[in-house]
Amino acid sequence: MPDQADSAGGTETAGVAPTPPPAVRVEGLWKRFGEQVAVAGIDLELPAGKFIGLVGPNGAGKTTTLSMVTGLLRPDMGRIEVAGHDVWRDPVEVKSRIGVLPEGLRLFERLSGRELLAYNGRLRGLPGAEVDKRATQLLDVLDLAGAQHKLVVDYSTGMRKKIGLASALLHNPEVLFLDEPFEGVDPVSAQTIRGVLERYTRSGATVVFSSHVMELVESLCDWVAVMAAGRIRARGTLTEVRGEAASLQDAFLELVGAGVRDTGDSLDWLGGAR
Ligand SMILES: Nc1ncnc2c1ncn2[C@@H]1O[C@H](COP(=O)(O)OP(=O)(O)OP(=O)(O)O)[C@@H](O)[C@H]1O
Repeated sequence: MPDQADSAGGTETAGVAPTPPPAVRVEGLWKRFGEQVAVAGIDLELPAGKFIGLVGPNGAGKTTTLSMVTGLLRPDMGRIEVAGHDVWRDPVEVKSRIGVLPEGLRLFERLSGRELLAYNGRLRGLPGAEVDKRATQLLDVLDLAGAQHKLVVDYSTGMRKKIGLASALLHNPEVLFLDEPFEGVDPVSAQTIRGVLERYTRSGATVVFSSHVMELVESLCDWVAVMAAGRIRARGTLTEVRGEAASLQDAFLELVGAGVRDTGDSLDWLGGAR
C-alpha cells in the first residue's frame, strides 16, 4: 500500500471500513489564457484505486487540467482536492501524496539517472539506504541499469520518460499523474511501464494518465473521462463510456463530434504530377 494512505476526507461508519475519498475531486474548475478558455468550469470525481484515462482531442484542456490538479498551474476559479486534501490550501500535504510525470518533462540534465533518483528521493525525505534500494530496483525493472551512470542529457526520449517515471514512483505516492507517458516509448519499454503501473494500481494506488491512443486506454484503464473544448463530455467505467459503440475509439469520435475531415479538393497538388 502507499506509504501515506489514510482516511482523510473519507466516511466512516461503526464497524465498516472507511470509504476512501476520491483520488481527485474537482469543482467548478476554470482556466482562461487571454481569450482562450482552456478549461470551462469542470466538475469531476476520479475514484481511488483505479487506472484512469483522461482522453480528448488536441487542445481539449487535458494538460491544463492535470497541471492545475497537481498544483503546477493556479486555476482562475474552482476547487481541487487530491486524496481528500485541498491542492491549493494544503499543497505540502498533497505533494507528498502524488507523483507527477508532466508534459515536456524537465530534468536535471547534468545528473546521471541514478543521481537524479538519489536527489529526488532525498528531497522526498526518504533515508539514503532506502533511496538506494528503491532506485536500484526501479532502474533494473525499467531496464535503465546499464545507463544509470550516463548523464540524463544523453538519454533518449524513451529513456527520459522512464527515468521521469522512476522519479515519480520513488516515494510510493498514493496518486500518480502521467501526461502522455507512452509517447516516444518503444513497444518493449511500453510493456515494461505497463507492468509496473498495473502492479502499482493492484496495491490500491491510483493512476491518472492522459493519452490520445484509444487502444491503449481501452486495454489499460478501468475508468475514463473524455474531455473536449474544455469540458467533460463523458465519464465512467470503460463499459459506460463505450456504451453501444464497437470500440472506445468509435465512442470517442462520436462524443467529440469529430467526423474524419474530408480533404475535398484542398490537397489536390499532393501526390499529383511533379
Ligand atoms: N500557456 C498557455 N498560453 C496560452 N494558451 C494556452 C496555454 N496552455 C494551453 N493553452 C491553450 O489552452 C487550450 C488547451 O490546451 P491543453 O494543452 O490543455 O490541451 P491538451 O488537451 O493537453 O492538448 P494536446 O492533446 O494537444 O496536448 C488550447 O487551446 C491551448 O492552445
